[in-house]
Amino acid sequence: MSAPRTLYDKIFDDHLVDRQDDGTCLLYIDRHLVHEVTSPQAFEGLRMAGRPVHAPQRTLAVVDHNVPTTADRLEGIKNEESRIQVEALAQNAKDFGVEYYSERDKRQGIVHIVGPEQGFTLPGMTIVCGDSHTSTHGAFGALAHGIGTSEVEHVLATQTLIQKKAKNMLVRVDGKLPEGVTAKDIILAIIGEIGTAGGTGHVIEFAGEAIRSLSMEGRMTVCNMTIEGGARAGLIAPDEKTFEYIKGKPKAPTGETWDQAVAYWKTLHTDEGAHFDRTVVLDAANLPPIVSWGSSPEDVVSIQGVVPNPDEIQDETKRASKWRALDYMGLTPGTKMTDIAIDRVFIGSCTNGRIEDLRAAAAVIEGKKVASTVSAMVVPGSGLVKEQAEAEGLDKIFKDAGFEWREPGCSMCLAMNDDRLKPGERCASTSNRNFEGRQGYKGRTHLVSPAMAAAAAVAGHFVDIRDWK
Ligand SMILES: CC(C)[C@H](C(=O)O)[C@@H](O)C(=O)O
Ligand code: SF4
Repeated sequence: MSAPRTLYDKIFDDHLVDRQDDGTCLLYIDRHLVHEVTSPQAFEGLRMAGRPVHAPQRTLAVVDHNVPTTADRLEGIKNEESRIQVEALAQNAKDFGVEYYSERDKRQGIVHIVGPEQGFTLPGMTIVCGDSHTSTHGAFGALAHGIGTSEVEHVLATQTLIQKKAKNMLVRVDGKLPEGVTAKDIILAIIGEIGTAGGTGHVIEFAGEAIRSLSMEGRMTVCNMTIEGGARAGLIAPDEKTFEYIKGKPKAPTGETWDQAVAYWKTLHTDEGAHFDRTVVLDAANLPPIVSWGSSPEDVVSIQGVVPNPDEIQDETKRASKWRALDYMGLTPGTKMTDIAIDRVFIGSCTNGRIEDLRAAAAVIEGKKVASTVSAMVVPGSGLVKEQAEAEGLDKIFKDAGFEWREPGCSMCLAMNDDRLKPGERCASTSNRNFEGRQGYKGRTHLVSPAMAAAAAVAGHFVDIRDWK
């Protein structure tokens, strides 16, 4: 009998092309997702070397970060920098024979929403993208790494990636999630617990009853933010829910190949007794809805809590950095989270821009109005999410409440297009990063779940979604 292996060990072993004595490994890459921000120099490198893309059929390109989200975007992109990047991707995809979804294609959307939606993301695969939130695809039991531009070029040219094996970490979330507490709250709580460096050097496998009970959308939310906990990738073992989600997707296997694939996918789980270098256990029953208060995703507190006092932190450097965060955020220790008024609401991003997120937000605001002091927008994660939401009448619920209903893209998650906060504006956002300036110069971001963001839009301040009527 061979030694018991983790899910990560299995996928890694299955893709190993070569291992050097110093532990440097060459991994075969099954799927490569490409967007406009991190690919221009990579394609340019191939062009200069006179190389083709090694496996164009394993590569899929889509524009997301720079595309405007207003309906007039089909008349041309006005911002020159954005237009150049978008045009470059279109040209590169054409020149190198890579399938490409432009802003005119309804399959277009945020790369991490598009991959699963198309059945391009499948269990057991190695998946890369020049984007840190590639960890999202781990929700399918795929080993998904964010890579840098030089690695993008390497993968385009060779379909392999140089990697050293990471350590194994298990995050188990036991028990049942209380009403009103979501996947977003789980992952914010985990990052609050382990810190933004907590997963460094590890691949995290998420397990336990609360994780298993999540939908595929919820699992993607959890894996999406693994990277904010410092880990190299996040993984959830595939199960019937995973297979159900994939079945019938445009690029999913069919017929006999489907049966063979499912038989293989069923082997993708950690063996009994496999070794984890680190284990963290959380009890779902204790989790509240969570709001971030600072400028790092680890700066989180219960909605029932108050802005913490950095003076209680022992470490001097950390204390100073948390004071700086409070200063940036314009907050005072001791302020109740529910007393914090907001100016903007952003519902979208690869963390929470899927259909289930929009349903959750719409359910909260149905028949209600956005507060007069708040401006709120919904940016569906893809054209297909948008189409589905419209078929269900969610767009009408949002518009009737006073939300703007936009075209798909990254939008105000990182403000590379015109969707951005003004200096000093405070935003309840369903995205994944609250770094300084992330949503616009001097903008103040609070990370929350879609339901919490929607409730805050109506109330004009944060509210405990468990008390919502
Ligand atoms: C632009 C891109 C490289 C970046 C990333 O790697 O994550 C972006 O998607 C982000 O979320 O900050
Ligand atoms: S939605 Fe945000 S986090 Fe996701 S890929 Fe786009 S910019 Fe990055």
